[in-house]
Parts: sequence; C-alpha cells; structure tokens
Amino acid sequence: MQANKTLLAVGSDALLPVLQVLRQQHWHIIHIHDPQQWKAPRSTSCSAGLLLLDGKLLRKSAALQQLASQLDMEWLLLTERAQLEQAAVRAFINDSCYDYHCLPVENERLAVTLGRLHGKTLLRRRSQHEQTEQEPQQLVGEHPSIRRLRQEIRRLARVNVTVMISGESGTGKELVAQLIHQYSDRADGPFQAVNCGGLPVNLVQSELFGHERGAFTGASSCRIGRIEAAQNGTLFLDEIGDMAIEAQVNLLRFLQEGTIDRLGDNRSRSIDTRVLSATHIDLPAAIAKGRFREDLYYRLCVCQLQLPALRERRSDIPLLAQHLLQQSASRHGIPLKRLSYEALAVMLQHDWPGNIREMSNRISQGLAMASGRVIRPQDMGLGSRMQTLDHGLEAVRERAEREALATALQLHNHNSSQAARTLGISRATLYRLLKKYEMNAVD
Ligand SMILES: Nc1ncnc2c1ncn2[C@@H]1O[C@H](COP(=O)(O)OP(=O)(O)OP(=O)(O)O)[C@@H](O)[C@H]1O
Repeated sequence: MQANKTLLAVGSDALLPVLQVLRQQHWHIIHIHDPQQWKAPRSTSCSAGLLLLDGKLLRKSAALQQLASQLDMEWLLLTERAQLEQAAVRAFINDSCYDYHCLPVENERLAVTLGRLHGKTLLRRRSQHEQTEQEPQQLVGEHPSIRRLRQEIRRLARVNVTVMISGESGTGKELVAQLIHQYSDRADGPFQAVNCGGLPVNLVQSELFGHERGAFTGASSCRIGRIEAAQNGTLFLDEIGDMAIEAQVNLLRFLQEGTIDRLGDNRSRSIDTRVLSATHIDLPAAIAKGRFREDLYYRLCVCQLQLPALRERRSDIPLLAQHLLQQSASRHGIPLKRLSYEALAVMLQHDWPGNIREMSNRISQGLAMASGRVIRPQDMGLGSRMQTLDHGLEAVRERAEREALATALQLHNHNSSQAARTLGISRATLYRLLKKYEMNAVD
C-alpha cells in the first residue's frame, strides 16, 4: 500500500491555477481532460479525485460515473451553483462523490477537504487490507440455528470423530469444515479438500491414494495422494454422495485401518488425518438405491451437522449482505458501495436457491455493475421495484417474524418461555405474535 498524496484531476485547463496551488501543498497531480483518457491500471495509487464539472463533462456523465465507480478513491466535485439545479448532477454527487464545492474555489477549504479524502482513502484501504490478510474465516449469522452451529463446531473441533456436513449447495459446508479444522489441535497441519463428485472413476483412486511412477499408462512420475497430503491435518471429502461406488470400498478400508497403499506400491503407509465429509444429496436414499455403501456411511457419519438454507434464516440476510459486500470489494479491489434500501428489501424476499454462494455472486455482480455508489436490485440481476412494492416492507417483516418464531419454537420443543428468551422478547410479546400468525406453543 502506498501512502503518497496523488490526485487525479479531471477537467478543462480552468483547473490549472487550482492545481498549481495544490502542487505547492505536495500533491502529486495527474491531470486529464476527459474521463475516457484514464488508462492507468486499477492498482494505481491515487488517493483523491478532483472533478471540475462543466457543460462538456456533463455530457459525458456515463463515462464520469464509470470512472468514479471503478477507482478505489474518494471524489470531490467542483461545480457552479446553478448546476446543482440539475437532478443528474445531484444524483451524481449522492452516488459517486464524497463532497462538492461550489465555484469559485476557496483554496484553504479545498486543502482541508482533499486532506480528508486522502485520509479516508488510506483508512479504507488499510481496513480492507487487514480484512483480507488477517481476518480468519467467519461464520456470519445471528439466527438461532447459526448460533447453535457455532457451538457445535467448537465442540466437534475438540474430538477426532468423523463428521458429515449436510446442506443445500452454497450453505457453507466447506466453510464449516475449515472452521472445525481451524479450531482443532490440527490447525497447524494441512487442510485438504477433495471434490469427490468432480473426479472420474479412473482418477479417483490415484487422486486419493497417489501412485508410483509407471503404476499405469501416463504415470510418468510418483504422486502423493490427497489422503497422504492431509497427514497430521484434515481431509475434507466434498460431495461424497457423488463418489463412484468402485472407489468407496478403498475409502472404507482407509477409514477402518488408517492405512493407504499408493497405486503400484504394496507398502502400506499409516496416515493420521481427521476426516470430514459433505453432501447435498440424501445419503440414506442413495443407500436404498444401491448408490452408496451403508458401511461407509456409518464410518463417515459418527457426528452430523445440518446447515440451514438461507431462506430458512432470512433475518441473517442484512448481516450477511454487509459482510459479503466488504469481502467482495476488497477481494476484487472495487471501492465499497452500499446497498439501496430497495435492494435490501428485494434480497429479503428472494428465495436464494443457490444460498450464500448465490448471494456472494450477486453482490460481486452488483459492485461491478452499479454505476454509482449505490447498488440497486437490477445491478444484482434481481427483481424490479414494482415487484418489491407489490409485497411491501410490512410483508417482508411479517415473513421474517413468522420464520424467527417457527425456528425458536422448533429449537425449544415449542416451549414458549425458552423460545421468548432466545428471541429476546417477553412472553407477552411472544403470545401476541403467535396469535397474530395463528401459531401454537405448548405451555
Ligand atoms: N455463514 C456464513 N458466513 C459467511 N460466509 C459464508 C457463510 N456460509 C457460507 N459462506 C460463504 O459462501 C460461499 C459458499 O460456501 P461453501 O463453499 O462453504 O458452501 P458449500 O455448502 O460447501 O457449497 P457446495 O455444496 O456448492 O460445495 C463461500 O464463499 C463461503 O465462505
């Protein structure tokens, strides 16, 4: 990260006297007349942008928005007061600028504002940097099912049993496996994730167990398998339900005996690894159809974790959205934007068939597509304003309340006192809500 004071100035030569003063204040200045001229790589280290809006630039509003939304820095707009009468100018200021000054320029005020922009850009870059570099993976969510999951992860991390993690695609199964590894005393060892579904039958064996040179046609060198690579660490078998039945017997042998043989080598090697697996399919049904070995199932399922679909914990949507926004902005080097209220309302209603991965993808899409600083539903490829208004915020709130009640009651076997405590409301409020939604508790 560089901390130099570099200013990107966009506008006509009318800016020159101002730029002269700023140079004396130790700003390094890049001056372009036209937003489309900006060709520098995104990693450029400008920390502030100064934009002199005149009639000519106003006609290039799309290019301006494009420029302002793609560069990781804050913008100050210089404008004639009369231009503020135009809705497009006001929208541009709201969406894309940190501040605006009316002409003529007051040099002292300008110096203070640009200093602030510079400081703010550096602060944001620093926190984005710290977030990606240092922050461990986190399981975001305050829904009772996620709170309980966090406790279960901590407990399971301490014991060396196999765990089967089930849930729809994108619900966080691999993340949970990583957390179990991180909290375990194997955290300093490797975490090896294998996608069993993506491996063709003929490759599964060599991928899992490794092979010696010449073990089969094309095996030109010796290769350590994924199980061996997970020595003293954790082996995560993703999509285990899709593993070819022929490969299942060898995996079973490894789980029973704790040893593997590389293909083409009959020396058994002892392996000490913790095995976690995940599936999005119904394994008992696969067993009934003869597609999955029952003995392997019991070996892999000493403990089980079931992850809820995102639509079953809608109250977590705002929290997750904020987390994914920050994560995506810092990963892709895009300036942070905020979700419009409308976007959040649409997200609360969406059913999220692809769960958190879908949300993460849509938010990245929104960050890339939004022309200003605000992400609208259409930027994420989500329904229109009319659809939101059809349902209204009240309907969204009712739906979230109904779901929170149902989950709390289920969690506590329909005991109203305990459910009220979990929800952080009084029993009287709980009864009022149960009556409103025609639901029942036991006591
Ligand atoms: N509770 C959560 N908090 C924060 N991020 C999450 C959470 N759950 C999932 N994610 C993120 O969502 C993305 C998808 O999660 P993950 O890959 O773990 O899902 P999965 O269930 O293993 O998916 P698949 O079945 O398709 O393999 C990842 O980027 C993950 O970090």
